[in-house]
Amino acid sequence: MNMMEIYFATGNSNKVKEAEIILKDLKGIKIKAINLPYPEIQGTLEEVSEFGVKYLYSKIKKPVFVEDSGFFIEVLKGFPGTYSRYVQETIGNEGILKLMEGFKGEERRAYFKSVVGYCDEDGIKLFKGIVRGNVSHEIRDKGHGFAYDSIFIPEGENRTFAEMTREEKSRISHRRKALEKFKEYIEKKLP
Ligand SMILES: O=P(O)(O)OP(=O)(O)OP(=O)(O)OC[C@H]1O[C@@H](n2cnc3c(O)ncnc32)[C@H](O)[C@@H]1O
Ligand SMILES: [Mg+2]
Repeated sequence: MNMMEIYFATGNSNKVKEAEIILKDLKGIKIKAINLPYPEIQGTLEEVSEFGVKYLYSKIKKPVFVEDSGFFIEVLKGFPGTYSRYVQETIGNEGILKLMEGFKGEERRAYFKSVVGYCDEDGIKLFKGIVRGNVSHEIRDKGHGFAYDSIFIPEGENRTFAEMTREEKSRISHRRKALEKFKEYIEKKLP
């Protein structure tokens, strides 16, 4: 059976590695990661994904998806949110923990959110995933994960995402939840 090819446009190799784990048993479809840049507008994750995938589809005219994601801390009114990449590159996890000094228990609730934007000849579809948890009191990692993983403890766990293997994280992550919905949709479209 000839494989349907779908592009995953991202510059983040960690997202690619996790998407490969999450989509590994996708039948009849080959996911090809490409680092095709697209304008990331200021807006919600949904707006960034929708605008980005529409732009890319207009350029390559082939089925393509992007994923916009972020780390949202409730007591900081959702900061860093859509600025997660910039905040990680500037004040980083040390800076976030400084902002969180004095907060304890439920005040440290946070979540990751992922919005996958897919576009083909039938138009655009968005698939969302959220994983809830808490900001840890210290940076904890075992060399796994990336960015905020070393300060995020998912609900029901006492390890941070960065203390779990990529496989363990990808069983429960925001990326898993969004890409599972994408997988369900795209497998139904197959002839
Ligand atoms: O836009 P692309 O090229 O896909 O890659 P990016 O890294 O810029 O990705 P985003 O624009 O979606 O920004 C998401 C940021 O949120 C953070 N983030 C997203 N998912 C994460 C995860 O699973 N674990 C830790 N941090 C994550 C990380 O700092 C990302 O840079
Ligand atoms: Mg980005």
